[in-house]
Amino acid sequence: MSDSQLWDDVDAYFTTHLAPNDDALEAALRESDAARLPQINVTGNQGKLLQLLAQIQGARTILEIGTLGGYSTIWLARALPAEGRLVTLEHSARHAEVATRNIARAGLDALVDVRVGPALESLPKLADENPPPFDLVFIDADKGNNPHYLEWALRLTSTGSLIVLDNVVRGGRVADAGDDADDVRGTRAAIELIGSHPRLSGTAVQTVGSKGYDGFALARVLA
Ligand SMILES: C[S@@+](CC[C@H](N)C(=O)[O-])C[C@H]1O[C@@H](n2cnc3c(N)ncnc32)[C@H](O)[C@@H]1O
Repeated sequence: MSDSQLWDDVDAYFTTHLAPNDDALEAALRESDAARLPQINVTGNQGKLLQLLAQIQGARTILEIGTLGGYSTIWLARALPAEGRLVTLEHSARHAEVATRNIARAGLDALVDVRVGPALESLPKLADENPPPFDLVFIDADKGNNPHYLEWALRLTSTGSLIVLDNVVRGGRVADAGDDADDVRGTRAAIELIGSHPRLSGTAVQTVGSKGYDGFALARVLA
């Protein structure tokens, strides 16, 4: 059996027992496929991890950068209390439309605010609204802008907030200082910013699974 077949089987086992899709999550994936969105959403067990992190965090407010069809949004928004709020930023109007329908079908439209446009334009507008600090920020968009998203996350959070940065392995290229592809440079800059910033304490973990070899970084905002 190949490594990737084994990773698929183990992910299927974990997901079946620990993080099965319900009707709304299943429909979100089905409708995203029907609209030909790329299949680059988090997996079910990763979605459940995000939800657990938000619950452990006691999150009342969540910021997501990179909505796609709203699959991770649904997992995260389900961690919120009734008066909670999730703002999710998406560049593509088509992705945002699909996500908005998926989120409404999941009964979460009162909690979730989908904003369309390049995140680096949406973030200053959001900051101008002086929102209460976000308890959790999930960064999962264009990887070249990761350091900018991290800086914005720092501005929009406070002590104890959690920042999650997805897809930090880049097929192993993250460790290659000579690789100057945009996604690798952006991810390296974000990792190094987490490591050097006086207001951040973080780590990164490599993973395998049904989406292959990958990983994520977590950073806690300090005083
Ligand atoms: C990996 S997908 C997000 C997956 C989603 N978080 C999930 O797991 O269900 C990345 C998304 O970021 C969006 N994106 C790319 N560049 C962006 C930008 N500059 N601003 C906002 N969104 C962007 C893409 O259109 C895509 O929908």
